Amino acid sequence: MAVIGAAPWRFCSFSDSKLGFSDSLSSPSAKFVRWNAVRFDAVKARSRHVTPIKAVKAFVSGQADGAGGKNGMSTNIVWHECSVDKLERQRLLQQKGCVIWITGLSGSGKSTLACALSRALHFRGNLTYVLDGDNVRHGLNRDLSFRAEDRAENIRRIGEVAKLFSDSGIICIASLISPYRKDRDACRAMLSEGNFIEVFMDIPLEVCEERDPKGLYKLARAGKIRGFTGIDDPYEPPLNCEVVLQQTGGDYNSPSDMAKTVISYLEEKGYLKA
Ligand SMILES: Nc1ncnc2c1ncn2[C@@H]1O[C@H](COP(=O)(O)OS(=O)(=O)O)[C@@H](OP(=O)(O)O)[C@H]1O
Ligand SMILES: Nc1ncnc2c1ncn2[C@@H]1O[C@H](COP(=O)(O)OP(=O)(O)O)[C@@H](O)[C@H]1O
Repeated sequence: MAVIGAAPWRFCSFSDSKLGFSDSLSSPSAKFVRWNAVRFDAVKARSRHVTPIKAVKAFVSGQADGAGGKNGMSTNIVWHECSVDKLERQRLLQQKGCVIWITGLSGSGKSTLACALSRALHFRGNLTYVLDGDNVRHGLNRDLSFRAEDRAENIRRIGEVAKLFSDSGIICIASLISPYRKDRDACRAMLSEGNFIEVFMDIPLEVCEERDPKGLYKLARAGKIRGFTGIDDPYEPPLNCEVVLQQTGGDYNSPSDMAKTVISYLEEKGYLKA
């Protein structure tokens, strides 16, 4: 215990567990060490103009100061808090940063909706940024294939980038097939409650295949593309998402009407004001 007074945060080893503590720190004395570390972070935070409650949150999420900080394969990393925070950025932009995650089959209209939404929000004076699966695979994710593990990594990386955009106060629109529920749910879990808005393009496979703007379904049916979503690879529809968009015929389902539906949701939930 004597060492606690010296510099307790140095003795906290982080693990990948939800709370960020290793099993060896679960005894009563270890809990004391942990709590003191939180207090020390709060004291140190005050001197850096970071609110103590943020320091506690940072500690609990494994982002606190301290040698031994570990995140995946990155060791000895130290979270640096900046005095300009999300709330201030949101006030500047007069909106709330969030992630609108558009999921659905190839050809379901994800990219079209993403752009229509971005255009309509831009017109209203809201700052947005679109992360399109196809586009991100041209750069950041060019090393990833369409195997399940690579799709998961594609979605994880885009989720992390979207989280940064959201933290910047921007309304980030991510449009990806993201066929696996657990991968989408993992992105949802990265963000705070309510900041992940999942939009499901509930368009039947036959309609998507009929559209086939890139001729990919034809190639997949001919066996020239293997593991194509909806043909010989799975798509798991959301069970409980925020918005479902369907094609029931008529003008009502135009991309701009779909964008209006999403904007109504954002308005109702207060995202379009600071
Ligand atoms: N095997 C296979 N399955 C599905 N889609 C394929 C495949 N191979 C290439 N493409 C093209 O890649 C686009 C989907 O990329 P995503 O990053 O959105 O996919 S995923 O979320 O990782 O599943 C997708 O774009 P969209 O049509 O806009 O959905 C296709 O153009
Ligand atoms: N709401 C809609 N109604 C009718 N056609 C649409 C709609 N949205 C998109 N499309 C058309 O469907 C095709 C696929 O759209 P796209 O946005 O590229 O889908 P995805 O990004 O899901 O692959 C395109 O030819 C597009 O013009």
